Amino acid sequence: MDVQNKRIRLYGAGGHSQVIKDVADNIGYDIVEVFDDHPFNTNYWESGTIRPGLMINPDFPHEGDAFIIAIGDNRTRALLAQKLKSRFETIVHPSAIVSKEAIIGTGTVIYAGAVIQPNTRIGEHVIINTSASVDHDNVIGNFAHISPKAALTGHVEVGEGSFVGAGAVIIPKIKIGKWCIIGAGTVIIKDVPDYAVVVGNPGKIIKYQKPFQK
Ligand SMILES: CC(=O)SCCNC(=O)CCNC(=O)[C@H](O)C(C)(C)COP(=O)(O)OP(=O)(O)OC[C@H]1O[C@@H](n2cnc3c(N)ncnc32)[C@H](O)[C@@H]1OP(=O)(O)O
Repeated sequence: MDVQNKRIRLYGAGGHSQVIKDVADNIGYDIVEVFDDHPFNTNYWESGTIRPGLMINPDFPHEGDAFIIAIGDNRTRALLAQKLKSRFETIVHPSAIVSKEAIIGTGTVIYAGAVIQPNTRIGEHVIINTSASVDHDNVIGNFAHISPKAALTGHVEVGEGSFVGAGAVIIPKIKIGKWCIIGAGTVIIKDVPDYAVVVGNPGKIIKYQKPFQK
């Protein structure tokens, strides 16, 4: 009997979609369709293969194979997750190490070399990027993005939609609020309020983001 690859669709045809394609190729998934709201403006897929997204297509096919929202921007991913009346898939690169005691939400992607330790809960439509380390007892909110080589130690919480930059370090038991930005290489040693943008070692707030409008 032929074993069929699992079929998924991507929403988003930019650079982030290439990394998702790579994970999909590695775990035997076929990307059967790629949608984008700027279908003619892509460097990453053959011209003519991108289908129009739901913002520009009233007949957008919500039903069908499960989607992954392949868009790096957390706010855009969150808005699309509200609008897409579709099923979502979760994908994990085979080189990632994910504890059996961790919970991973739907729509989330875990890239090469990432490590997720026990009793950690990762929300929906989260990006755990290349070689990020998310240690035990973490809680990562929906639509967050943990960038390459970020190190989240034990009992860290990251709120909905927050972005943790490349190589940032978060010491144990820290709570990062929602829709925050933690700069690349930042070292967080105290709790971060909602919407704060924090950089440096030790991390200092330099400004605040606008609240997220649903
Ligand atoms: C595979 C992938 O690509 S995944 C994506 C990974 N991407 C990242 O990790 C990017 C992380 N982004 C950053 O670190 C950005 O610098 C941000 C978001 C924190 C700030 O960006 P902006 O809002 O444009 O701030 P801006 O560049 O104007 O800097 C403001 C001030 O903060 C300082 N600053 C900015 N980023 C950092 C940082 N990471 N560490 C220390 N200081 C910083 C700047 O030097 C500047 O200081 P000054 O006012 O004294 O001159």
